[in-house]
Amino acid sequence: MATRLVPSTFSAPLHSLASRSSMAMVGLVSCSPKTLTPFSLTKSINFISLSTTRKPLTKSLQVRSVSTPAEGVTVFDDMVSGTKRKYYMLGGKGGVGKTSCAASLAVKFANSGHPTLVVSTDPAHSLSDSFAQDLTGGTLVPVEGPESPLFALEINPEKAREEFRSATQKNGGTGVQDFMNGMGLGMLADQLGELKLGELLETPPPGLDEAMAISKVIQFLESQEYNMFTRIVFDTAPTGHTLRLLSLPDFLDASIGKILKLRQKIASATSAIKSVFGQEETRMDAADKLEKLRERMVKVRELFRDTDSTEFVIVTIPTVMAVSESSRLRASLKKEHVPVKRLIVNQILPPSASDCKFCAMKRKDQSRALDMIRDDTELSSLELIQAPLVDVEIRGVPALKFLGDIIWK
Ligand SMILES: Nc1ncnc2c1ncn2[C@@H]1O[C@H](COP(=O)(O)OP(=O)(O)OP(=O)(O)O)[C@@H](O)[C@H]1O
Repeated sequence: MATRLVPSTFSAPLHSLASRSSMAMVGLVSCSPKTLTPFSLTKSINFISLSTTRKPLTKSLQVRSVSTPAEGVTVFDDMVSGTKRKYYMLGGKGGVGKTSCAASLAVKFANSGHPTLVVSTDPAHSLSDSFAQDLTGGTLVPVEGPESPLFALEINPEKAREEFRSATQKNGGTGVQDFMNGMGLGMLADQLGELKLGELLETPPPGLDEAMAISKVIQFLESQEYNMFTRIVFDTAPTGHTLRLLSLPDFLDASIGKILKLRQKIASATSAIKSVFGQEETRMDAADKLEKLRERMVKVRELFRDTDSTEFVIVTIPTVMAVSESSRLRASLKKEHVPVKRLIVNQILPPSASDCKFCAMKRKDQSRALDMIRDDTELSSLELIQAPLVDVEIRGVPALKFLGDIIWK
């Protein structure tokens, strides 16, 4: 059952040895013409260190990062240093491994001493599946296992949508129009009508759910109760949602902003009427709510753009389609001034001395996609993080720790 965060819940229990030992079965895919064999954990780690210290076996593993961290500073050193709060947004095409990468990063931060919160704003949550723990309920739930506190939060986008509806219903729906017609303010009603608010309310702008979810997280993280969290990892919704989320404040400025401009006129007119008839005026509350909503959306965009505290990490897989989409994502993020430094290429086939036909084909495809990254104007400047395809589903803290130790080095 979901547990609400209180300071006393912060001593998350460590794993039992039994659950740690289950890591031994997690391994990289080993391809031989006959079988796909799970490696032992020791063998997997050997592979990882080999792949960084020896000449890679295949071209697919030769992709170099064009921009590398300063001498002696690893990718993770850079991410883990400092106690000032940092936000990491992981995003990319659906199904590429955003959740697995986000969850493994959160585990790694927590194991490195950072009280960490991992948040899913993807309407199709899979954090619970990834941690193999029930994290539903919209509250902070302690994740069992890591050495420092790790909490997870799956935000219900439906609730955010409802909040938007209730904030706008009174202000922009037919209620306002009737109200203003009744008050002889037909002209203002017409202006509101032009804004097509009915449509806006029926189909809230794409990206709104996620923006609301993120803004809620920002809101409660500002409170003293939660200020011990020094790393916040967001598992965001697939690419399209994220891009729409970033353009949302402009959209809201254009539509809701106009309503708010009318607010003053309506306020003065209605207060005059109120003074005559003594009517209770509640509609301005809705305008206040709208203004707050807009402020929150702007805050979300500011957070995404803050180079000091935020980094957007693009996750992709080595396929032409995923790389093309990642390139477009990077271009859009650049346009929105969202800082991106790293690109994770997930599910790379590990080297093998003897590929089966299927794997040989796959490897060729992956190699082509990796070449594409190297030649892509948007992606080639990013620091490249390669994550191998492993042969079991990554579920639970021990498996996430294993994956995190491979990816975040
Ligand atoms: N490196 C990997 N090796 C093997 N399997 C992986 C790897 N990374 C992710 N997977 C698996 O791929 C599937 C999708 O991963 P995940 O849920 O992390 O992707 P996602 O991008 O968050 O998906 P969605 O867009 O649907 O939220 C899961 O079954 C996960 O275990």
